[in-house]
Amino acid sequence: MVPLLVTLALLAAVAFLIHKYLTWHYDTFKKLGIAGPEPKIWLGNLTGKQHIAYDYDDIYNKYKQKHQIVGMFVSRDPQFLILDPKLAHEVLVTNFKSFRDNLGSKFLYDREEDTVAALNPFFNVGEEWKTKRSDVMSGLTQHKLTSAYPIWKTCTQKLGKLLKAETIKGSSIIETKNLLLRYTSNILGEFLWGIETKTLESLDEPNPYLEVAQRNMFQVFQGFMSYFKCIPFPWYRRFTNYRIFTAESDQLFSQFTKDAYALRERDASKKNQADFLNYVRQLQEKKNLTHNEVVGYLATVFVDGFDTAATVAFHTLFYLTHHPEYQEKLRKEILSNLEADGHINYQALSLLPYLDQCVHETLRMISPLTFTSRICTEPTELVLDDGRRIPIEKGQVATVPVFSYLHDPEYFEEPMEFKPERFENVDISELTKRGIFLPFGDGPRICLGRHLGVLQVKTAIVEVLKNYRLKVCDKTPPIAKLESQTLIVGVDGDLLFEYERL
Ligand code: HEM
Repeated sequence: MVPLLVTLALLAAVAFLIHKYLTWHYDTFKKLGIAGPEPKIWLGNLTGKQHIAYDYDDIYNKYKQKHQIVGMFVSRDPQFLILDPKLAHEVLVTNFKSFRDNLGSKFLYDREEDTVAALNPFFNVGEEWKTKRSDVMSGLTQHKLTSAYPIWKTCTQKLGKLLKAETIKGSSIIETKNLLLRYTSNILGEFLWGIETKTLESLDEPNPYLEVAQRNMFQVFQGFMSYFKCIPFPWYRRFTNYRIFTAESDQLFSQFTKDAYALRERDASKKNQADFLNYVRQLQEKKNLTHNEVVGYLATVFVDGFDTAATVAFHTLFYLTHHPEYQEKLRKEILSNLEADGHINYQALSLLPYLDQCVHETLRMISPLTFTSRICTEPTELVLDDGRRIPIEKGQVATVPVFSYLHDPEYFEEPMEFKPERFENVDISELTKRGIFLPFGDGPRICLGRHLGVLQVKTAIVEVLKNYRLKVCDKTPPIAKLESQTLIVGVDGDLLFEYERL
């Protein structure tokens, strides 16, 4: 009897300690007098049943009328959820010095092991972040992209040729996610490693380069999920699929880079080519970078620019397929700006107003990064409209629910409707300053690859629409609530449209 009682007492003590540990922070916001939903043990305020963007959105919609900020829990970790975009602007921009670090830096579990991912600015903090960001960003300025534009022209020609072959009978049903992922990986192969990836030679042939890229994206998602799943016991990550890049990807990126360097050495005609490869070669000389650093910078642009840009491009085409009137209007704009060589030059492309509106509207609809979280790096306060001062301590996290602002009818009328016209004559930088339009983030940590991303998106749309009318077919998914089992909320499954040659 006695041993049984001792065992039961021990079990009760362990259960009590675990409960105490899991709920340790649960009074954080009560002490501050900040409202927020009751957390559940283990999950906190996430449900685990829907995309995290919708979990944030449910809290946002429940509290935003009466509160500018609420307290919530991601598992046992407290977060300030910023409901007022004005305060979001403060966190991301005006008070950046107090919120310099990105929660994303914690998604990387082992820097010593995940050495290539560790060079991506997204996973870095402090001075390391500053240096890496500046190193990568300087190779992606609009000036640099203008010089590298011939690469885009060549790749869009290949895209055009592939579409022509696919629509030999005048029209064809094409899975557009596959098409666009092939396009962005083709450009990046050329721009980063000077290689012809052959991803645009066929739509059906398995392509080893594309497979590496897709496996890699899957792994990045696994690495991120491992962070969220193991918040209660971070040491447990070691037993999960925690890496951001696999060892195999690291090795492949390294090999691509070695091969690219060797090729550049041999090919005198490309020594001065305007591309990212020559940019990092020069940077390496100037700053004495290691081989791994060069690989890390190239992989940063590849991994961050492959899926994001393709996703925005195929969703834009998806919405335009469902809205033939907008599609016709955009085609008219495109056709009237084509030059003699069948392309639109870089400057003109950046300025096409309706194309801009369509891309902005897609960014609003799907918002590839649905939220952004900052770690407080020096104690500060957020001052509310009623004069209350909310103290934020070093290490605490503030989350900006980007997706919720973009779908709030108070800021964007009929938010579930795709309406490019809503951006007509609208100053985007003004919306960003108000904190309501943040598809690329804002402030010193704003997406450093946005010019490259937008260029990929726009060139793809122009190449498709100048020669093809996209039509809904019986396999085209309807416009419905966006759900997807990845980081990005979007349309799940295949995107099949009919491409009718003009
Ligand atoms: C249309 C495509 C893209 C979208 C919608 C997008 C969106 C974003 C967003 C929302 C952020 C987070 C900002 C924050 O933390 O608040 C971000 C960061 C970042 N993006 Fe992009 N991105 C795109 C394309 C690219 C491309 C092509 C690159 C290639 C280099 C890139 C590289 C990065 C990097 C390195 C960061 C981290 C910046 C830092 O923490 O300093 N992105 N992006």
